[in-house]
Parts: sequence; structure tokens; C-alpha cells
Amino acid sequence: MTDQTILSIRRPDDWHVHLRDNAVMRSVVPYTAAQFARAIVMPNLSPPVTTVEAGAAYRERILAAVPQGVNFTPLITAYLTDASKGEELARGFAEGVFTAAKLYPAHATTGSAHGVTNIANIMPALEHMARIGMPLLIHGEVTDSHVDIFDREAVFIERTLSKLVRELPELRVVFEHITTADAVAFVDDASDNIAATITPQHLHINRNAMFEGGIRPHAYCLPVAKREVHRLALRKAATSGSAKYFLGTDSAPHDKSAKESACGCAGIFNAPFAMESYAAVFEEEGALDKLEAFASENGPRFYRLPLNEDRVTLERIDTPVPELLELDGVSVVPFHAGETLRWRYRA
Ligand SMILES: NC(=O)N[C@@H](CC(=O)O)C(=O)O
Ligand SMILES: [Zn+2]
Ligand SMILES: [Zn+2]
Repeated sequence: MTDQTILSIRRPDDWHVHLRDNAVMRSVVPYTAAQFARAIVMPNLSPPVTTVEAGAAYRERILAAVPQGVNFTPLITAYLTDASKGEELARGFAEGVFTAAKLYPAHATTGSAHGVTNIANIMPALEHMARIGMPLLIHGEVTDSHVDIFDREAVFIERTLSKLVRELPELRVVFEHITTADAVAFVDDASDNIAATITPQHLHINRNAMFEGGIRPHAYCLPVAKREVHRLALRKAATSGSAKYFLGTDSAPHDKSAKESACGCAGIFNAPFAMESYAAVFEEEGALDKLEAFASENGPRFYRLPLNEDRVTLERIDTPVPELLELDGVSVVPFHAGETLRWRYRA
């Protein structure tokens, strides 16, 4: 713990966010743009963003939703399918439309129905990406229903990721939203071409949060939160100062009614208080001095992009989080709803 009351850091970026589309997009973009200079925007729309033209059009729609006077750059990603071609990805990368490509194992998570059924189907595209230095972003869970849901990330490392990294060591890979000590060990031991994002929720909650006094759909996201030992490993990794770990909120808004349902959607909306949420973790770990590297430096270095020059502050002021945000097109229960966070973000 520390008695520090003001923290000034380089403006951060969010290296994994779901901005959706249409009315929902227009109401959630301002939250991300208020905190972050850039964001890696996930392509799991329906239909998914698979072509350069669709990526460019999506970027324009996002930019049109950024409030006047706010400086925010969306970085678009391509959604990989069994039919993805290296040439199309490379064209998007060369034109500055695609910053990376995203691998969703088919049916692993929300909006992954068109995802990849077998990584062998996209090996030529991945080889092409490795040659041009285009990062591959991975939702790392097996989809085999015989594998326990809490083991799906660890089994993905065993069955798929270790092999991919061995076969294509030059491929730059971001293992997205890691949730296990197994993932931390894998990333720590891997080459510098392998990095990982960590969400605020996986630093704050373990799997008990989903069952506290009853079923808690707002604590449900994928990959699902794991045991306490895994949360502690993630906290250690995020606050270690290692350049392999960086901020990716995985903010994923779903309407309250879609979460509070007999078959509730996976995804936690954390964009409105993302930096406040991360700051709480870093303070609790006595590592506020490591927050800037995690939030503002390690990501751009991995993506080979310039660091942001402007600065922001976090002030130690109690910040209540609303129970519900009534937005245009969606009513969302935000992460930390009803709690008071100890920091306030100022751009
Ligand atoms: N994280 C989630 O639980 N949901 C994400 C998809 C994803 O990132 O896996 C979504 O799009 O809703
Ligand atoms: Zn995911
Ligand atoms: Zn996501």
C-alpha cells in the first residue's frame, strides 16, 4: 500500500475491446475513447470483419462515434475463418486497415460461429502473417465439450498453442485475456514474440464471484474466471514489470436482459472505469510504479507502434460505480456495479 494521491502516466491504450456496431457502438465508443488513445477493436460482429473493405468501413463508423475534440484511434483486426487468405490479410496490413488478425476457435465464445474449425486450415495464412510481422491474436480455449470449462485454456496451450509456436516461431502472437497460471508460465517461458493481455476482471475476481449467494451473470465472461491461485498468478504477471504483459480490457457489453437470462451471454462491460479498476489492483499489489509500463508502454512496443506522448492522471478520489448504465440501444450493468473505486481517471 502507498499514500500516493496522484499518479501521472503516459496516456494508456486498450489492446482488446469489443465496440460492437450501430447504436450500441455509438454509446460505448465514448467510454473507451475517454480513457484510451488507441484500442485494438475485436472483429466479432455479425457478419464478422473478414475483408479489407469491411474493416475500413467499420473503422469509419467507429470514428464517426468519437465525440468531438477527443483524440482516439481504433485499430481494426481481421476475423480469421477457415477461408482466410494470407494475401487479403497482408493487403489490409499494408494499407494500415488491419493491425492484426484474430483467431477464434469456432464456437469458443460470443460471435465465434464463423471462426476457425482447425488451425491446419489457416496455416498458409499464418505463415504469410509471420513473414510480414502481422500479429496473431488468439482466444485461447479448446472447444471440445468433453474438456472441463475451467481447463479449456490450459488444454489449448497443450494441444494447440505450444505446437503453433514451435512450428512458426517467427509468428508474433498475443494470447488474449489469459486466465490461468498455466498461461503465465507459458508466456514467461516463450520467446519475445509471445505476449498476453490481462483483463481487469480476471485480476479482481475468481470463480466464486459467479456463485456468491446465487448465480451472478454479470461476473460471467469467457474465458471464465478460474480458481484463486490463477488470479494471484495473473496479478503477479501484470504487476511484474515484464514487457510481455499488457492492458486489454476485453470490455464486452451485452444488454442486461441478455445477461440475466436462462442462457446468459458471456462478456463484462468494464470500459467506463477500466483504468480505475486496474489502478486498484496495482495499488493493492504495491506496484503503482508498474502501471504505466503495463497500460501505456508494453502494448505499443509489442505492436511496434509509437508510445503516446500525452499524459493522464489518476487521482485518489472515491469513485462510485453506477448499478446500471442506460445507454442508447443497450442497458448495461458495468463491472464493479454499486462498488466504490478508490481512483479517478482524468484525461
Ligand atoms: N469475453 C467475453 O466473454 N465475450 C466477448 C468475446 C470474447 O472476447 O471471447 C464478447 O464479444 O462478448
Ligand atoms: Zn475472447
Ligand atoms: Zn474479447
